[in-house]
Amino acid sequence: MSNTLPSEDGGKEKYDTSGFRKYNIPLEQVPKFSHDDPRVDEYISEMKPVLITGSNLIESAMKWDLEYISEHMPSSNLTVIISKDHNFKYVNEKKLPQGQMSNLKPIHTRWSSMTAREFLQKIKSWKEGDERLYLQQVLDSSVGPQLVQDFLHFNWEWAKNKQRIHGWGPLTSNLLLISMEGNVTPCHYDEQQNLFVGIRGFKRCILFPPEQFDCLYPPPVSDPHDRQSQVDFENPDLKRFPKFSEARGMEAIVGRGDILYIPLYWWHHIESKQNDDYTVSLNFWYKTKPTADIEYPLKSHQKVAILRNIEKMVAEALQNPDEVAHLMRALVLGRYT
Ligand SMILES: CC[C@@H](CC(=O)C(=O)O)C(=O)O
Ligand SMILES: [Zn+2]
Repeated sequence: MSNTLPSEDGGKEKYDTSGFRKYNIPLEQVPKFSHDDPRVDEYISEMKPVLITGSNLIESAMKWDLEYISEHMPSSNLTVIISKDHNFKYVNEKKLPQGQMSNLKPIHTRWSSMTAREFLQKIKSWKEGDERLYLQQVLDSSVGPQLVQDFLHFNWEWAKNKQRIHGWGPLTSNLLLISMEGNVTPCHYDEQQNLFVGIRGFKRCILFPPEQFDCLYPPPVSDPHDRQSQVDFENPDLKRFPKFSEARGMEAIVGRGDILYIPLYWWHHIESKQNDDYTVSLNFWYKTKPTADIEYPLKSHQKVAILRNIEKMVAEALQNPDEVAHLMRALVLGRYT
C-alpha cells in the first residue's frame, strides 16, 4: 500500500484502538478526511478505503438507538443472528447441502427474529457464557413510518453525488447493524461498493486489498462460507495458511457520523469495541458500474472476479466439487509454475 495519499497528517494518524482485539498483523492507518475534502473522491476513484468525517449523510438517523427503535417499531420482528461466541461468520444457507446438515461442521451461528425491545432486554441481561446476539435488519418499509421518514431525510444529494461521480450502480440495500459490545464479523469481502456509517459507539475495521486474496484463503465458491477468510485471526494456522504471515492490512475506527468507504472486493474484518455499550451502524451497498470498456492492466478486484468465474465454470462442468482441485492443479503445476 505504498501509494496511499496522505491525509492532513500524512495518513499516519494513529487511531485509538484500545478496547479492540490485538492481532499479529501489520496495519497502516486508513486516511481520514473531512467530507468536503477533494481527496475523499480521489481515494474513492482509486478504489482505496478512506474514512470520511463531518458529513450529515444520515443526520436523521443519529437518534436511532434501541429505545427509539423499540418505541417506533414496537411489534416488528427484526432479524437477529445468534452465535456461540463473539464471531458472527456469515453462512449462505442456500449453499448448505440439502439434508446433509448432519455431516457439516456444526454451524456456529443461527438466525432468529425478535422485537427491538426483546433484543434490548437480552443484551442488557447478557452474561459471560451466554450466546451472543447481533441485530442485522435490511431497511425496508417494514421498519415503520417513523424510521421511513428518517430514512427519507438522509442527505441523499451527497450519496447520489458519490454514486454518480464514481459511476456506481443502484443502491441495493441498507443494512441496520446493532451489535453487542465485542462482537466480530470475521474477515470477508463483498461484491458491492459500501458506504459504512457509524451511528453509535465505536467499530474497528481492518481491511486488506483484493490482491491479498492468496493470503486470506477463502473456501471454494460453492462453500456456505464463500467470500470469507478461513484464517482465524486470533489463532492463525500458518501450516495450513502460510501466506497469511504476508498479509498487510489497514485499519480505521468508525465513530458516530463517520463514513468508511469499503471498496468492493476489499477484505474487511469488523468488531465492536469491547466492554463498551452496544454499537449501531448502517451500510449503503451499491452495485458497481458495469465494465464498459476493459482497461489493461486489469485491476486486482477484476482478477478476483475472474478467479471466481473460472472456479464456478470448472465446478459446473465437472459436476463434482471433489474433482476441481485436481483439474486446477493439472492446469498449473509444472506448466505455469
Ligand atoms: C455485515 C456485518 C458487518 C458489516 C459488513 O461486513 C458490511 O457492511 O459489509 C459488521 O459491521 O459487523
Ligand atoms: Zn461486509
